[in-house]
Parts: sequence; C-alpha cells; structure tokens
Amino acid sequence: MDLSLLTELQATQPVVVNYANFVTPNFVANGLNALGASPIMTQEATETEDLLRIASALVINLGTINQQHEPLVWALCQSAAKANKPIILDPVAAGATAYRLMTALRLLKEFPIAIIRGNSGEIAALAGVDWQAKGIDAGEGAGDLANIAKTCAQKYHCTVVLSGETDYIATEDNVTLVLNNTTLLPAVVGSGDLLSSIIGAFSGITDNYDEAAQIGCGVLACAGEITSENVGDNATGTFSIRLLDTLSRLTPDKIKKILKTR
Ligand SMILES: Nc1ncnc2c1ncn2[C@@H]1O[C@H](COP(=O)(O)OP(=O)(O)O)[C@@H](O)[C@H]1O
Ligand SMILES: Cc1ncsc1CCOP(=O)(O)O
Ligand SMILES: [Mg+2]
Repeated sequence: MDLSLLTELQATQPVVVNYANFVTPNFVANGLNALGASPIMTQEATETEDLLRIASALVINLGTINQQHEPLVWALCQSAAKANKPIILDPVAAGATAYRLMTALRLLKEFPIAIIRGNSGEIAALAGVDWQAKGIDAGEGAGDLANIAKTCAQKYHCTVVLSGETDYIATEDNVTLVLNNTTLLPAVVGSGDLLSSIIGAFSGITDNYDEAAQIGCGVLACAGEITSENVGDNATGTFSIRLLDTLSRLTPDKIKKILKTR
C-alpha cells in the first residue's frame, strides 16, 4: 500500500464532486474535509461541466436515487468522462431492489466507471452471485468474498472494493485484503458512503485505482481502529464524531504502525 498518497492528498486537497444520498451527505462532507480533501455536493444538472473541470473525481452514490435525478446523474457522469476524471460508483442496496440494480447496470454500461465500492450484498448482486441482501446492509450469503469481488472486477473491467469485516480490493487479476476493522464502523450509517468518497479522493491523485482503493480502505479501517480504542462499548454516536478527529490527525506513520494487509 502506498502510504505516501495520504501526504499527497493532504498537500493537494483534491476537489471531490459527490452525488450524495439525502441521508449522510453531512457525515461524508465532514469526513472528506477532515481527511484533507475538498468535498462538494451538487443537485444541479447545468453546473456539471464547471464542477468536473475543477474536480479531481466524481462519486455517484445511489442511496436515494430516483427517476427525477437521473438526468443530473447522467450529466455528471458525461462531464466526468469528458474531463477524463475518475467515476466511483456506490451501488447502495443494489441487491435489494430491481430499480437500484438496473440503474447501477445502466451506469456501468454507459460510462467508464473506475471503481465500484459496495458491501457483499451489493457486489454479489452486480457480479450475478446469489445472495440475500438486507436493505442497505450486506445481508447473508455463501461464497468466497475474494472471488465475488474479482468476478465483479472482471465483469465490469474496473477496480472493485467489497467492504466488510475484511475489505477486498479486486482488480481483474489480483485481490488485496485490508484486515483492520472495528464493529463500530458498520454501526454508523454512512461509513460505507464515506469509504466510497474517500476512495474517490485518492483516485483523484493517482491513475492507479487499485492503489487508490487500497489506501482508501486502509485509511478508514485504521482510523476506525484508532478511534474505537478511545470510546466505550457501543458508543456509536461518540465514535462517529471522534472518527472525524482521528481522520484530521491521521499520518502515514500512524497507519503503518497498525495496518494489516494480505
Ligand atoms: N463486520 C464488520 N466488522 C468490522 N468492520 C466492518 C464490518 N462491516 C463493515 N465494516 C467496515 O465498515 C465500513 C463500511 O463498510 P460496509 O458496512 O461494508 O458498507 P455499507 O455501509 O455500504 O454497507 C468499511 O470501512 C468496512 O471495512
Ligand atoms: C439509510 C439509507 N437509506 C438510503 S441511503 C442510506 C444510507 C446508506 O449509508 P451506508 O451504505 O454508508 O451505510
Ligand atoms: Mg452502503
């Protein structure tokens, strides 16, 4: 994992354009800001060219997508493709409803998506693997998670992050594991959204999307571990605030001390 990317991100403060869901945009914006990136959320289709000119990456989160917003999302992706900026797709609950799955599949067909980031239920749905998804959560399923992530990467020719207790970062021919974790992370609604946007920020400063996805997972998992040591059991609310403190004080050395990968 290239930890120097964190120093570079803090120095360059890449602008990340987010089509966010309406549940967690504040948490995502504060998380990106704490890390050192520069978030901007939008809902206006006529400003996408201006935004993608100054942005380093675009993150599309399908958490609360609807048909009225489709022209906006399509305009954002067109502007990103035209400006040659990476697009990160978070297919929230793609395993739960036909509309979400179809929307994700249409975007994957029409645009050069650089990275997909989802939980096991979402990535299994895109990979075409049988899985019992549970709303926005991963749900239950059998099957080797590394294989599911890799199958998805091969199917859509992009980098895939399947997050969970272990994060799997897959390219078409390789899978890297980030083993750090804390159960407080999935207890916070929006931690997956934040992970997708953090990965987006790193994809804005390197063309190596595998590396961008790896350090994105490493950053959030390690920040989660560090934060969890200073809060009590089940202190989900305190954790979510303190996580921002940890992100704003994070250094490559702090990550290096605790990072576990395979
Ligand atoms: N069971 C778990 N134990 C520890 N960490 C987890 C667990 N599940 C998810 N995470 C972490 O929580 C963050 C959000 O991932 P996840 O819950 O998979 O996404 P989503 O919120 O989109 O469902 C990631 O950093 C991931 O590594
Ligand atoms: C609760 C909810 N409903 C639609 S989007 C959303 C938030 C999803 O956040 P995450 O996937 O990061 O847990
Ligand atoms: Mg999610």
